This record gives sequence, C-alpha cells and structure tokens, in this order.
Amino acid sequence: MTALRLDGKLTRDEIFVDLTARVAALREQGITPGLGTVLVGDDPGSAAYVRGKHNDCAKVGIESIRRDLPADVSSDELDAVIDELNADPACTGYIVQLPLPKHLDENRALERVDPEKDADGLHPVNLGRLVLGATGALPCTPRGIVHLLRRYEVPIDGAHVVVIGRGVTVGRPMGLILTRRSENATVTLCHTGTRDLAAEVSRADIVIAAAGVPDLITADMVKPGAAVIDVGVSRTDAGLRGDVAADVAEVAGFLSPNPGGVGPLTRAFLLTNVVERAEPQL
Ligand SMILES: Nc1nc(=O)c2c([nH]1)NC[C@@H]1CN(c3ccc(C(=O)N[C@@H](CCC(=O)O)C(=O)O)cc3)C=[N+]21
Repeated sequence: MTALRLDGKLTRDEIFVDLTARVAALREQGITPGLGTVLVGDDPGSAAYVRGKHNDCAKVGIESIRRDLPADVSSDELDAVIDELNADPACTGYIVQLPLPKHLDENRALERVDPEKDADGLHPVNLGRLVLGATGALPCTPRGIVHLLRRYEVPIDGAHVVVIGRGVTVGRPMGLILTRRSENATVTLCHTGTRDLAAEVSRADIVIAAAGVPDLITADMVKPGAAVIDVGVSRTDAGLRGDVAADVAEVAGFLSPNPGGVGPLTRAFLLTNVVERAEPQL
C-alpha cells in the first residue's frame, strides 16, 4: 500500500483563492487588513518563516507590517513595540515570532498582544475561549490540520486520534480542538512521559506527530490505513527532518509529509485569522 499524500500546498492555494476574494470585499468597504510580524534576532530559520508570511500577504492583498528587532532587545523595548502595534489601526492582526531569545519571556510577550489582534490564537484569552467553547482566534497549525483532514475526507468524528507533543502551538490546542463536539474525536495526548508510545500509536486512526524528534514514528508502530500527519521539524546534518520515518508511507492510508504538508496551512490560517478579525467591521 502506498499512502495518499495530503497536499498542503494545493490546499493552501485553494484557501488563498477564497481569501483573495474576501480581502477584495473588505477593501471595497474601505477596510484594509494588515498583518504585523515581530521578529527578534537573526535566526535564519525564523527569518525565512517571517519572509514566507509576508510573501503570502502579498498574494492575497493583505498589507505587511514588519518589526525586526536586534537579538539583545530589552524586555521593555519589546513591550513598547507590542504596545505600538496594539495601537496601530493599520495592523489588524499580528504575531510575535517564536522562539524568542532566552532573556525574553515568551508568555509575557504573548499576553501583551491585544487578544483581538492575536493572529496566532495563542493569547491566554483566546486559548481560554477555546476551552470555554467561545469564539476567538484559533491556533493556526491545529486549525490547518483539521482543514487538511476534512479536505481529504479522513473521518474525524468518532476517530481515535493520537497526538504526540504537548507544546502550546500544536499538541495542546490540537487536543482541545479535536475533542469539541464539531470534531468529536477521542484524543490521546502523548509526550515524553508516555510509557509505551508504540502501543498508543498502534491504536490510532489518526496520528499527529508534533514532537520535533526525527523519525520518531516508524512503520511498525502505525495501524495499516491510518492517517499520519507529520508536524515536527528538526534541523539535522541531513537537512530538515520530520517526526515521521519514510517507510510509514507504505503502511499509512493517508500521509501529510513535511515539508509540503501542514506548514503552508499554518501560514494560510494565520492570514485567515487576520481576515476574520477584520470582517466583523463589514
Ligand atoms: N508566533 C509564531 N507563530 C508561528 O506560526 C510559528 C512561530 N511563531 N515560530 C515557528 C513556527 C514554525 N512555523 C512554520 C510555518 C510555516 C512553515 C512552512 O510553510 N514550511 C514549508 C517549507 C518552507 C517553505 O516552503 O517556505 C512546508 O512545510 O512545506 C514551517 C513552519 C510557524 N511557526
């Protein structure tokens, strides 16, 4: 068997067609959506991700606002930039690119963002809204994963999903989203304290690997026909590696590769969050 590839770039392009029309409608009403990014330091990976987000903005007609700060920026100076974007009407949504250098407190930065401008869906108010079942910006990567599964008609309702990783950007909110009534999945959230990862994964209809450990998920662990979503990225000497070993494609029914899977959708839902924050003004 060879798994059906869940194509993140194709799906991203479909979303961009829809977003382009919605941005045009906003502009006709005199509303100009603008995405801001706050990038601290000169990590080449982070710089490339931020560049990708602004390239995407240009494709759909969203204005770009960039704040690039030196690696040794003080906590007070970062606060001042966040306050400035909160006050800037041209910036309708923005993100503080993670990770931040060690001397800065990520939770403090995420909390300082105006929750109504939180394009990442990672502000404590928006994560709290997710827990409460209220509406707010949703975290981009988990939202992209649900969209990709639905796009390829992978059954979610009643499925047993094993998520590997409890990070704030993927694993933790993924569990919250998949257990809503609208998704209705049963979720096992695995992490470094899980005793028998192989046993957990072998029971999954859907495996979402967001651990950041190269080749963590191997073919012998996966139930034949399962959907496997590779979210992890590690920089190794052999280049960028996902969490899912190549041989999984021979066992899985569906496979979202990395790169080319959820990464482009993370960016697409970042822009979707910006457009959605602007639309209530219509
Ligand atoms: N505040 C914040 N929000 C984030 O959303 C955020 C972050 N910080 N820090 C880093 C991670 C990582 N991340 C990626 C987004 C897109 C690709 C992506 O598009 N990757 C392409 C390959 C690279 C490319 O083609 O440009 C792919 O998977 O096919 C990857 C990684 C967002 N992150």
